[in-house]
Amino acid sequence: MDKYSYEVENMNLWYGEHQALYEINMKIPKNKVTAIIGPSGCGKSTFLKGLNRMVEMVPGVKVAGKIKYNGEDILNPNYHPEELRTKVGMVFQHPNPFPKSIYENVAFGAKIQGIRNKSKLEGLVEKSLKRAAIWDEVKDRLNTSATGLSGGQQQRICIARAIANEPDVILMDEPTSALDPISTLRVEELIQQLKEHYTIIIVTHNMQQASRVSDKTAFFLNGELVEFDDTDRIFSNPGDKRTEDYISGRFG
Ligand SMILES: Nc1ncnc2c1ncn2[C@@H]1O[C@H](COP(=O)(O)OP(=O)(O)OP(=O)(O)O)[C@@H](O)[C@H]1O
Repeated sequence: MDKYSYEVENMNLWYGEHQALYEINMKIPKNKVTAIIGPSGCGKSTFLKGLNRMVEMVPGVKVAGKIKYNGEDILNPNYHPEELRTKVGMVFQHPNPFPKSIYENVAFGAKIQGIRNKSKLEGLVEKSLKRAAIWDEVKDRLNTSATGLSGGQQQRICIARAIANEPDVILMDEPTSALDPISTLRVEELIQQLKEHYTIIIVTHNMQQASRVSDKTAFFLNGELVEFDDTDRIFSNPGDKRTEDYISGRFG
């Protein structure tokens, strides 16, 4: 089995004329949490959305280099991106459950794939909600609307919805920035548990969060990957002066 979920080689990305990423090289290990940090506008979200090719929804985007996902270059014209839709899940900054019941939210992907067997769907919903650490809170109200839950609960429903597709990678774009401190803590604890089953890549503005939840940290600045190393090292003894300045709050 490959050691890495992603091996990114010489990735460059342009929005029209504007280059947003420069020569990114990064190997993202399996079953670990990798945090992407850096000041606003440095390219964190762009990089993340490159990993599932979502960035290509923006008109005029050009991506060059290689992005190997489980050893296969997803930028190769012969690659079928359908695999990415199920195998690489994504959780966004603002919880975005569908205006449907909790059950329907989590069963959604499986139903689209044609699974109709009731006990199979129920099993999947229960397993996904348990893994997302929200089963106990919602098990008696699965048929009520997901939009009636608190923001933190909604975000865990969105994580359960991603899990139900049986991904191997979960991308998270500032998943706690809209949550209160207690909900944030719960999601952080959850992230730590999830890496047993999934590779997690999380963009965060919050350096404490990166140091609490991640094994590896990548520091981006002006579209470049300045440093990528073990989180402990990045926060205790970074190799680059710019990383040190950023983590000590001298800019950004
Ligand atoms: N859809 C877009 N069209 C054109 N330029 C874009 C688009 N999205 C981002 N950019 C530009 O690409 C650069 C990187 O943006 P990106 O959103 O990836 O940064 P970020 O580090 O995630 O920022 P933030 O922390 O503020 O979310 C910025 O210069 C931004 O203006």
